[in-house]
Amino acid sequence: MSRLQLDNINVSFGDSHIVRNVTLELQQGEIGCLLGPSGCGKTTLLRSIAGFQTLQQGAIHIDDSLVASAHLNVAPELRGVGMVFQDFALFPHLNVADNISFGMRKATSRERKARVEELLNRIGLPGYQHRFPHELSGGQQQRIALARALAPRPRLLLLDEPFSSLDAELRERLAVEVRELLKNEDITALLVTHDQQEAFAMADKAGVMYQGELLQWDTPYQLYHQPKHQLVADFIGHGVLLQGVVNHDASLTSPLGQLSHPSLLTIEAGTQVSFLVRPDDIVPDATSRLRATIKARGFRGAHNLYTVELPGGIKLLTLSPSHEQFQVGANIGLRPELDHLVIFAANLCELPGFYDQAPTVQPLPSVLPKAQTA
Ligand SMILES: Nc1ncnc2c1ncn2[C@@H]1O[C@H](COP(=O)(O)OP(=O)(O)OP(=O)(O)O)[C@@H](O)[C@H]1O
Repeated sequence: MSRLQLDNINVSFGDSHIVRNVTLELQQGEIGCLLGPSGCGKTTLLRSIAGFQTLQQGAIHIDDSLVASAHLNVAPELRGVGMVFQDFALFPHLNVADNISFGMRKATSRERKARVEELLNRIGLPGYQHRFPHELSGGQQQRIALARALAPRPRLLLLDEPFSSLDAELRERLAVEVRELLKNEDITALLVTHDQQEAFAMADKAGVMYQGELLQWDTPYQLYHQPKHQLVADFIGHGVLLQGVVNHDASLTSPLGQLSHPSLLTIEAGTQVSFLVRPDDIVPDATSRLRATIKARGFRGAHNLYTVELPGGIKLLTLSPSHEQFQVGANIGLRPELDHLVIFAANLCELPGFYDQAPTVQPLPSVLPKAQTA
């Protein structure tokens, strides 16, 4: 239970620079999630926090103690860090109680018994003390593995894709349960996952790594709505980046029409930009002059996620309540409803996003459907 602080850390294997200048912070009791494509350095970062990987540069503090730098590498067992891995193998020959209390080396048998009982209650498996791992389901085994990591009350818990061997439904449920458990125990935790839904369900802070760099470290809400980098916008959610050109009059000419926002005056006219459009930024509207053809439909329970194509061949995604059905091939009206304008320079560089007020949208004559323009 404590604060985690990484300052500008760098990890290399020979000539390969795997983790580059990563800085992040977790306050006491916060849960952080690292997302990113395979091979971007997430596990290496976690291993360096645990003490299994030395740093070439930078510093790691847990609470106020320096545990790693280019000149220091405090042994893993002295860092007070618990870990849960994807292959969370429980000891098959030990029962649940002995598995959970395995790391409580200094505790008396009475303390172990009480802690095992407390944790089994917390993870919803009271009375399971004498079961053996082979008598448990995958989800139950994963809960026990988590209880085992929590039993010695680590200062910090690291979880590396802990749910990836479980099916999607169980994963989602466990993510919520585990968040509750970590919050009840007031544990600071850092989780690596491939699954954005899992990250959003669990995290107070989340970040996207790409080729060893942490592109953004923020709340899940900000990562989704206010990405600071095109790659984050691309990686998180079902965003589409549309191209536009900035005009003199604080507007942007785009495939959705003319987008106006006062802050566009700060960008030179003629600048080519990309701007982010999420599925919930585009609403089906029969009366709209912006027309599109439905190309695909994905059922998402309460919603359908439609892939739609604008007259110029540009594809977008739009969400619609699942009781409102459109057939593939249908021509529908779309109304842009952007809450803010997230824009990037066309060469991948960041530009300031304009989050303070929604842009207004004026459909262009060119987006009028043929039937109406004729
Ligand atoms: N001990 C090592 N020696 C040399 N290279 C390594 C070592 N460990 C990892 N790497 C390399 O570092 C890079 C990052 O690996 P890492 O496991 O940190 O990625 P990851 O983001 O966790 O990937 P995944 O999501 O697939 O688990 C990979 O290219 C990997 O091959």
